[in-house]
Amino acid sequence: MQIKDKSPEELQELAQKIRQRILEVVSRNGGHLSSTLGAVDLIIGMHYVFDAQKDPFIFDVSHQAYAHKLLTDRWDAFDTLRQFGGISGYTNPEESPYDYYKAGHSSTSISLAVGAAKAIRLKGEDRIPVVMIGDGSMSAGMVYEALNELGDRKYPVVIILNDNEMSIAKPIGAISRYLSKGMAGPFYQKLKRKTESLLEMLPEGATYMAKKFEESFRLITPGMLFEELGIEYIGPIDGHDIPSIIHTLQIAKSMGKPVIVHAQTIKGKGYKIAEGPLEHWHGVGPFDIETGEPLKKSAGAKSATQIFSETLQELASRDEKIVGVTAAMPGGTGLSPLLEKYPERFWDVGIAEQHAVTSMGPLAKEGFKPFCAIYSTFLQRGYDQVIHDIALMNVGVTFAIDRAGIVGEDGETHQGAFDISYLRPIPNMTLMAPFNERSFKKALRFAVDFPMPLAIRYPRGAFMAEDFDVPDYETGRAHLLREGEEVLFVGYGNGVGRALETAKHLEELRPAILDLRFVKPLDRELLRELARRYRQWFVFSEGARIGGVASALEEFFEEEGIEGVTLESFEYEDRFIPHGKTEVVEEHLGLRPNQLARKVAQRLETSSKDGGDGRVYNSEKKSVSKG
Ligand SMILES: Cc1ncc(C[n+]2csc(CCOP(=O)(O)OP(=O)(O)O)c2C)c(N)n1
Ligand SMILES: CC(=O)[C@@H](O)[C@H](O)COP(=O)(O)O
Ligand SMILES: [Mg+2]
Repeated sequence: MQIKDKSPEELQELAQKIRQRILEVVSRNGGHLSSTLGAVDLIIGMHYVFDAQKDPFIFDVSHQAYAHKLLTDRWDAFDTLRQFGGISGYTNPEESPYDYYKAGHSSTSISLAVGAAKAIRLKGEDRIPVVMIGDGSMSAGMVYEALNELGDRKYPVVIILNDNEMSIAKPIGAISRYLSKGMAGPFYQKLKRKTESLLEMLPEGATYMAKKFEESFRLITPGMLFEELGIEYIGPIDGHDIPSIIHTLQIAKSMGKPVIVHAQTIKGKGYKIAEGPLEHWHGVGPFDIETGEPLKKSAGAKSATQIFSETLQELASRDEKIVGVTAAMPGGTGLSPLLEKYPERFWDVGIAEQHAVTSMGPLAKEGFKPFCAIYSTFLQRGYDQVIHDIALMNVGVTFAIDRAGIVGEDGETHQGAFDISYLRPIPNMTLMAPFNERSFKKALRFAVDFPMPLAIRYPRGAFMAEDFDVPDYETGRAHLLREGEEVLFVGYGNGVGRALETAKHLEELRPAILDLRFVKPLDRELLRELARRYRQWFVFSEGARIGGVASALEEFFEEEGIEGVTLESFEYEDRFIPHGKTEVVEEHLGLRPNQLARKVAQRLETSSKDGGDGRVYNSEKKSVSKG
């Protein structure tokens, strides 16, 4: 959409229309609401001053970039936001050439801009990267790695710091406090303008004074941090005053050096119900625009997160050695009530997964029992810290890995696909996974006194399996849920529920069902016995096939010299998993129970024809007959 020729009034109207479009679609599809509404005016300013056809537009996390999508040929397609096969909730160059880079994890934008600036310089092109990064995303160390180089190399980059004084929840830490210094408010602005106009009237000789005065102002604005790093700072400006945004971005662009434009915005701007520091409106499901009420009442089984939250609260009330940390996801991980109740034992460290992981190590060393609550996908950001600061020291930190498996509409940057594969190779790590409410509670109780690094993974939303009791956990011990004939279903975590559901579609075939419980260490004794009794194994686990549960079992067969057991894995193939409702994505991957039942039947038919055990399984009739 060409907007450079629009008047300020027309740009105001456009902002209104964009907000209405966002509200219309997000109220129907769900998505990120308050971040996107708050960024509309700044994004209009970006498109007015820069050229998205040549300048790299880089959004940090990019959850706030809906207005950018609406301004770049996706107005109609926006109806398909976050739906399977529709447009993503994040930037994606495969979706549009106006999206410079994929994102979804925070704090990568300035590094991307530095890289782009290097390429532009090497190619001698007239292009300038423009970044939007939120105040919450400024808490991650990666930002300072990038600023450190940028301030030194002085590449022309314009960074818009979209400061709405919110992360998902209230931002924590010195950086956010620094950015929202009191003097950066309207009072300071007025005083600064008055002083500048006064100084302009002074005689030539007074310029030295003016300079000093101007510098002293910088001491009381958030600009100093950046200025000291060699990055020009402009602001704070009103991030909803489009003419002022345009004027400031034009100045920043003309400076030909790295510049941070600090814009103060209101999260949720334009939709009164969502305006302000309201965590709920960061990411929402479908809702009634008039009332703001969710359209889908969250009925049904408790989510795994709720089980985690309630159980840890109960455990923490009885054991003051239990401590915990979240990296800016207090609500999503269920730690919010613990942060409130035990502020001296539970911490939100901001978007700082590396720091969250490492800082728990000394607590374990000092005799505490730390729980690091973190999404599978975000733990990737603290991977070396798991190895270097937790496993190598062999200290008893428990990683409560939420969102393990397919997460749905957040798509390829957020799927919890890799934690089994990336944690299993690490020495001293123990990996376990519950599959329903009671097993999860028992797993957490087991974790409290487990003295070494431990990873417990669990899915987004409710477990697939119903709730029933299981034996207490013992390290490395699996549990055979039911005996069967010929075929063994090996379930791990939520995969146990999937195995149980799949078995229901195979009436006459009564597979044995194993709850593996630990993928490291394996229950070698029981697995040896099962390999003697069951020659066809099917693996149900919600993670990548490579390095996952089937890989672990194949390694086990190899080490034990076990032959003649066929193993089929229903884990994820070697590709990124797209966005969409979880059930729809699973259907696309052929992982719904009815689909898996067909695959089992086909496999058995094939193997019986190949001189298997003489029985023929008819997948249509779902019957077994003697060959
Ligand atoms: C590495 C990483 N950790 C956590 C998240 C989850 N997350 C997504 S947006 C967000 C808050 C971002 O706050 P801010 O940058 O201020 O953007 P705003 O939504 O306020 O515009 C968080 C914590 C993430 N995307 N990436
Ligand atoms: C943008 C981002 O990374 C978070 O808002 C994420 O979308 C939260 O995911 P959940 O909705 O699973 O908590
Ligand atoms: Mg923010």
